[in-house]
Amino acid sequence: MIKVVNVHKYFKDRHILKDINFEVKKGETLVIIGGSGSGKSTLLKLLIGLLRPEKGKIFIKDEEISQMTEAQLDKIRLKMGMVFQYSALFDSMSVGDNVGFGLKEHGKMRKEQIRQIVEEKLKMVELEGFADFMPNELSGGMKKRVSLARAIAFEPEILLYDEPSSGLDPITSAKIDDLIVQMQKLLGVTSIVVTHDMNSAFYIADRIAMLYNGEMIAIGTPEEIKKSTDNRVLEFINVSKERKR
Ligand SMILES: Nc1ncnc2c1ncn2[C@@H]1O[C@H](COP(=O)(O)OP(=O)(O)OP(=O)(O)O)[C@@H](O)[C@H]1O
Repeated sequence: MIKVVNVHKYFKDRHILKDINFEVKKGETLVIIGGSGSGKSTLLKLLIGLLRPEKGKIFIKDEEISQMTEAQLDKIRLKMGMVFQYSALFDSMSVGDNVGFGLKEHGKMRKEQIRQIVEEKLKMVELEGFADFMPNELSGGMKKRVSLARAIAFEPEILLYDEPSSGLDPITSAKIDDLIVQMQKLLGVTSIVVTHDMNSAFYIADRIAMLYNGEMIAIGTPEEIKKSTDNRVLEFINVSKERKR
């Protein structure tokens, strides 16, 4: 479903991503971990075509996207939903209008049809009846769920999450984790999740990949990652799990 081959990304003369290679199979959830500045968000941006690699190829459903025009990318993006780190809702629009925004922009749907889809997606994230609320009337966790409802409005085959649990308390972030797993089960989506939260990573991942200074230094199942012999991986997962003093 997603294939990244020998990808390099530079910002000016800074080499940010170095020879990245991985594949994500249909229906799989890959979690990307790594320290601040290791290149996780940059990698997500490459996958939705917001950035282009200087070298290498990125395939989304067998189509190579790194050389595509904006119009071609727009078509591919319809197959992808993105949940942004800070929810990225439009504050001046109601929850319902936020969720239905893409449908209104892209689709040739009638108002009533959009309203139905919006309600259905809000129900999936347990926010039934919240369509008329404004974003500033919601908690951080609710905003994340609205963002997820918007991301699934087009029934994408791929979902990308940028730190879905950042800024949330442990109980709310566990709820978001359950929703991520549910999306995989109910919709069969292929997901890539960037997170700092190791509890969440081990819970939702089929496989975990670790970035370190722009290199992918490990990729494997949670069990394989736990058994890694690379100190950089062990240190990261242990430090992230519990801090000792
Ligand atoms: N548009 C940009 N222009 C120049 N440098 C950038 C740009 N975006 C990111 N960088 C740099 O690329 C590196 C990787 O950034 P990125 O945001 O991908 O890291 P990250 O792993 O997502 O970090 P965090 O966990 O803190 O969000 C950083 O050194 C950052 O300063």
